[in-house]
Amino acid sequence: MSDAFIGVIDHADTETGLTEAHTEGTVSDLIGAGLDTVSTALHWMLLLLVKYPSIQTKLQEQIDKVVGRDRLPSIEDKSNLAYLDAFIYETMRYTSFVPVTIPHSTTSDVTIEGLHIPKDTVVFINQWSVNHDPQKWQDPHIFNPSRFLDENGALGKNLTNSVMIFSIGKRRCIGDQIAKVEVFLITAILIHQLTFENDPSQNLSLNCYYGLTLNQKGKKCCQQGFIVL
Ligand code: HEM
Repeated sequence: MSDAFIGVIDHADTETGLTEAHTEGTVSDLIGAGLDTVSTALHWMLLLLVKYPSIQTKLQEQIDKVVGRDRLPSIEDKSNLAYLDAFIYETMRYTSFVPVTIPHSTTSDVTIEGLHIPKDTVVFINQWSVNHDPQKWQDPHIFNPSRFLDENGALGKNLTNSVMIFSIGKRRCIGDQIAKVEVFLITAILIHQLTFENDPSQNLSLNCYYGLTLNQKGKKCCQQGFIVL
């Protein structure tokens, strides 16, 4: 990504082109916003694979059927791996690992559905609450990837669009498409190549601590005898 930006600077022929200072800021914004979020997503995926071994087995069987053992999964496999997509959406919904969005401030008085919010009020969205609303989600506190699949095993777009993890509105995450590709590919390759188990020396818990993202403290799991987390 840095190389692409440097290429744009090198070939900029007007004074309004990208400057070095812009580039530095943009790249650090993208890395800052895209690193902790994606790695936290992957941590939760692995933890839930360990917690639900039957789901892990089902995912491995489906990936083997679609991809086989002679190559690695690629993004072209996505349309044939609805259950993996469902697992990823359910992990985002169930964990809501970015529980509230970045705070913003109102620039004028505003009324939304009868609720008056004065100018200069700090507002942010409680994504966790949206993702656990019992009026929208059946048994919201149960981890169930199949909730996203219809009777033919296809992904229900209406429900996947209801998962809120990238915020909403003008300032919603600009990296959501890259993030979805990254998470899909890395998760698919890990599941294709490895089986994850709990480290027998510790109890498996989903407890976490709060920051911008919800993280697990010092979790370890085993893959064929190697500690990987
Ligand atoms: C699963 C991964 C990710 C999640 C859950 C996530 C979530 C979010 C959330 C909740 C916001 C705050 C939106 C708001 O202010 O209301 C945000 C902002 C942002 N995200 Fe992401 N993000 C992810 C990955 C990425 C990636 C990979 C990139 C870049 C390549 C990125 C770039 C940004 C940027 C630049 C902003 C600030 C947008 C603005 O202020 O207008 N994010 N993200």
